[in-house]
Amino acid sequence: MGKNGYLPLFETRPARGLVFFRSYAASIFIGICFICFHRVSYFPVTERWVWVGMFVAELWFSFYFFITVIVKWNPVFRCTFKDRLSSRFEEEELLGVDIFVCTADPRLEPPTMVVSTVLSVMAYDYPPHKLSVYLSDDGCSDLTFYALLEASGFAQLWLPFCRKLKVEPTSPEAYFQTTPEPVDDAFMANEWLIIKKTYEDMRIRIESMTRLGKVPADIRKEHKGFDEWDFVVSRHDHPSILQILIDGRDPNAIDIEGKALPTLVYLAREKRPQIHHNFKAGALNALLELAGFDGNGGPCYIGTGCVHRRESLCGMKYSKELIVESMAMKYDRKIIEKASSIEENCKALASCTYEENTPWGKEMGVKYGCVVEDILTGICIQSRGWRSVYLTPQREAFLGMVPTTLLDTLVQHKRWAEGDFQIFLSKHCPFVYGCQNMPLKLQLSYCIYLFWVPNCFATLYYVFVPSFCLLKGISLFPKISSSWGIPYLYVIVVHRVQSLVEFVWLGGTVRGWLNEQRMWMFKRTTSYFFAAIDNILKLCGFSKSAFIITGKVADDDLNRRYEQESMEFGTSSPMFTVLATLALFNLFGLVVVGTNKAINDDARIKVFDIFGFQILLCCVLVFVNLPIYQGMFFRKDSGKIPASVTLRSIAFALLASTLAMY
Ligand SMILES: O=c1ccn([C@@H]2O[C@H](COP(=O)(O)OP(=O)(O)O[C@H]3O[C@H](CO)[C@@H](O)[C@H](O)[C@H]3O)[C@@H](O)[C@H]2O)c(=O)[nH]1
Repeated sequence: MGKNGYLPLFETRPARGLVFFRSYAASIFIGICFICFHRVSYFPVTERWVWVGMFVAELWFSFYFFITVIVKWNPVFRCTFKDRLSSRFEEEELLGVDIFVCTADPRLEPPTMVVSTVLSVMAYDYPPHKLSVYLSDDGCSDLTFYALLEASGFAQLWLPFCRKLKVEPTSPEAYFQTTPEPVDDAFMANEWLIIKKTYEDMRIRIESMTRLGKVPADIRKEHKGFDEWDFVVSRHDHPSILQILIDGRDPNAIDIEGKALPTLVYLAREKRPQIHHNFKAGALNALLELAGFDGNGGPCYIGTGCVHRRESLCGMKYSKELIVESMAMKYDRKIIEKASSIEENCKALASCTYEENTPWGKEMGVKYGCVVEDILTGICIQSRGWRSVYLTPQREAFLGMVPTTLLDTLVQHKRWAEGDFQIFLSKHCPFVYGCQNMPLKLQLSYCIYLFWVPNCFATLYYVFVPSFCLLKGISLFPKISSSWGIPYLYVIVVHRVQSLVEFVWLGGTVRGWLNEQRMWMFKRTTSYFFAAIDNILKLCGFSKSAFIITGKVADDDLNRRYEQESMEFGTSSPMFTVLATLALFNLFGLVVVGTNKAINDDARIKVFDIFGFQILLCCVLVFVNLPIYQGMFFRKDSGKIPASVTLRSIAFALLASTLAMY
């Protein structure tokens, strides 16, 4: 029970078992001190630069490790009591909620998937007249509009069905894929079958229309909204299209049980080839302009699944008075203006020129000029005094799609790393911009992401130089027989064991952890490296940011391989060439050392003593790269590494090995 007799909506609980984590961190710190001492006191007489390089890479890893330790030092957990909301507030006192769903390409984000998302949020357990769902379509596709129109009709059946059966998940696509027919209750089973059939019919209609690539004339006649596409030249050149498909204020906007439906709006903001559309940030701001309606100072804002107060997004500074004022605002459901005139009047707000010479995208709304608009906007909001907390209800609040191919993941991380480092180099760097209002630990939390790019240099050095030096005969680590090897072994092994324990404790599997380790390395040697190159090119004015949309479609074969945890290569990409070259180079290193006939048995023991750690590192890297060798030489399916990438990588790896040996 809270101070004034009211029940709090959430409770903050400190994490337990911190003594283990802190002891682990302290012991790694001691290990790092020993390594530094060894690097300085055993400075070699020859080949000094490679030694310096190793030391700099290790200093970087240590620095990054300390940041993560500080961020994890004092975590808290939020326990939320969602059910208390209705006992504390009358329905009319609840705030209006606007939900923005974005789509940008019907080929990469299929309309059936988009409308399933829309239906899932329309079915939220929240007073429907307080809920408005906006779909922003940056693809300006009449196919997506058609799908939304279909969904607006299906919502009349789906929403009452969700209430009656307490459906979870509320996305019809996900629900019918995962939930079996209810067998105990004949009446319910019948209803279940009817809704499923209606959904399947709708899905088939949308999918066949998507395959056809256009909406036939007879269907276009059914809704005036399709006329808007008469003025669309291309997806990059068209006026704003705004259609209110369900007007939540209209007493006739009801489902089959007579309950009000939430508002549903379609928007394709104006696009012109000569005016930058600012990717998702532009789409979100157009929606914002249009709708009327934790432990370290809070978690970082990372885009998807975030709920904001409107005031925080609109550039206002946090103050208690502002919150009291906004809570007192009453939502007026009276129809003052007809939906059709709102459509006409609001189109201007979604035009290309509306934001010219306004603070939108700068001081107001989602920030422009960065491909990770989410992180940049989050830093700005939190530096204006707003705080964030995790809402961790038992049932997941949001479920999304993850990329199913390796290339999609690497390209997605390249975009994130590039944007994050751009923020670090800009005036919005949390240490500068957020220093007055953001707790230091929150600034550091953001830095875990902002430092992804510099991580690539240290990692690339560590995966290439020790093997290169192994072939060249340069020792970079203490002898196996020397006690100086202990801190190296301790730091690496204990650090990884801690990560494994944490992963399993959070519900993961050992195999999942192993895959994470692989992805950790692949991202660092490719995504972050390519992001570094792009950042440099951008700083020199040679390139501009591009937002490559993550594909959300996968065929059955690909899905099957994904389920079997088989890595999907399939296409040719310079990123795969880097991965395969590094994998082959380490393999060659190991093979050359292992098969060197010139070394007799006595010498073999000596070689192992001197180069033991380098050989071990090489073995670990070869193990991590197993899916790459498999993709190059053993797989026959369409997800294998293309022959052109294999041949190129063999040539590069042979060249590097030859350079090392001669
Ligand atoms: O010009 C554009 C480009 C993208 N999008 C939408 O933006 C969303 C995010 O794009 P996606 O390709 O799915 O990127 P992800 O990497 O999966 O998204 C993460 O990273 C983005 C920043 O890079 C954040 O905006 C997201 O919230 C975050 O989930 C999608 O709904 C797109 O339809 C637009 O509306 N307009």
